[in-house]
Amino acid sequence: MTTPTVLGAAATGADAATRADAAIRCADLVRIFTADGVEVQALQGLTLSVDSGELVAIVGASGSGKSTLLGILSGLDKPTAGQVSVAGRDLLALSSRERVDYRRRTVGFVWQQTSRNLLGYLTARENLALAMSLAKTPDRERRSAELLDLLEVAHCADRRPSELSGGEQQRVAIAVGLANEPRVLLADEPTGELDEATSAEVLEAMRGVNRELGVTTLIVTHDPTVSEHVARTVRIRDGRTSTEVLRRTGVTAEGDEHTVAEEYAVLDRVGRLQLPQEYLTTLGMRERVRLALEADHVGVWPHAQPAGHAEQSQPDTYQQDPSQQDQEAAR
Ligand SMILES: Nc1ncnc2c1ncn2[C@@H]1O[C@H](COP(=O)(O)OP(=O)(O)OP(=O)(O)O)[C@@H](O)[C@H]1O
Repeated sequence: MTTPTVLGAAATGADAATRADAAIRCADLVRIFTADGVEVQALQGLTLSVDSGELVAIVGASGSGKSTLLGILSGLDKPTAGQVSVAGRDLLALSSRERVDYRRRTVGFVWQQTSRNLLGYLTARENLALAMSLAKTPDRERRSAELLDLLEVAHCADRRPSELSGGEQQRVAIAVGLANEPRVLLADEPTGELDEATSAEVLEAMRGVNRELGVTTLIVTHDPTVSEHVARTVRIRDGRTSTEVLRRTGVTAEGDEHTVAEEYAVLDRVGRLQLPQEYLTTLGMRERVRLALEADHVGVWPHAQPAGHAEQSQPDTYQQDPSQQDQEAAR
């Protein structure tokens, strides 16, 4: 996807962070790990809101904090600070028992490795039955058959994982993730070990269950083709949501349908946003910038340094910000 020259303001800011009906709501999430006496800030005030029934991809460079976020949303890990709720449950207020219940019924998971999703000595049907019996979900046989059918792996019901292709394994894993009717399905690199064609099939299967069952779905991925399968892609940079791409179907004057993708910068509750790295580099912006409030937008200019500050020098084309030029012209 080409980066648009205009970056919009995303709807994941103040309003979204406090939206009560959101299926996933993270506000100012911080997670600090300490390893060998060194602190790593994996999440640095992350804000994210996902509506009920949405299908969202989370992308970002290695180490940006994606898996840390998923670990918290799945109830495996706890944030150092901030607020997080999933399907109306405050994850910081759960007792140990409630946490077990949350992990069995409220959220479903699909991980990259088959061994983490499915027990190797059980068939697909038995894996589903085990997940449902742990949560005491009723009507197991019917539900198991329906899910395997929905994921188009009914023919695999009596096979063990080693007798399934990579794509079939992941589709059975999705069925297991949905076994206890979770409100939210979380997937961490579900296509990480698949070829491109099979990845597309698995992502389409996830889109299918999102549409059919209305389950809110979050997919963490490095897969560059994910944008073809989801309407919203959120990028994490340095432990914070930085940009979002929203896609919708537009219609040309001739009546032809086409996909319109718009990229937005994420504005958090207190007005912080991350300028894209390429904007900073192109305009030589660092440390501080000038802001100007206009009638319908905010202008951002590099800070002009007094002569002699060579290390802070601006690009050759930059003289001074337009607001200063206007003021001087008026004098
Ligand atoms: N248990 C841990 N102990 C110490 N540091 C950790 C731990 N888990 C994650 N980190 C650090 O936190 C940062 C974010 O890691 P995280 O795994 O969330 O990134 P990621 O975006 O999922 O990366 P990748 O795409 O490579 O999986 C990294 O710097 C990582 O080294």
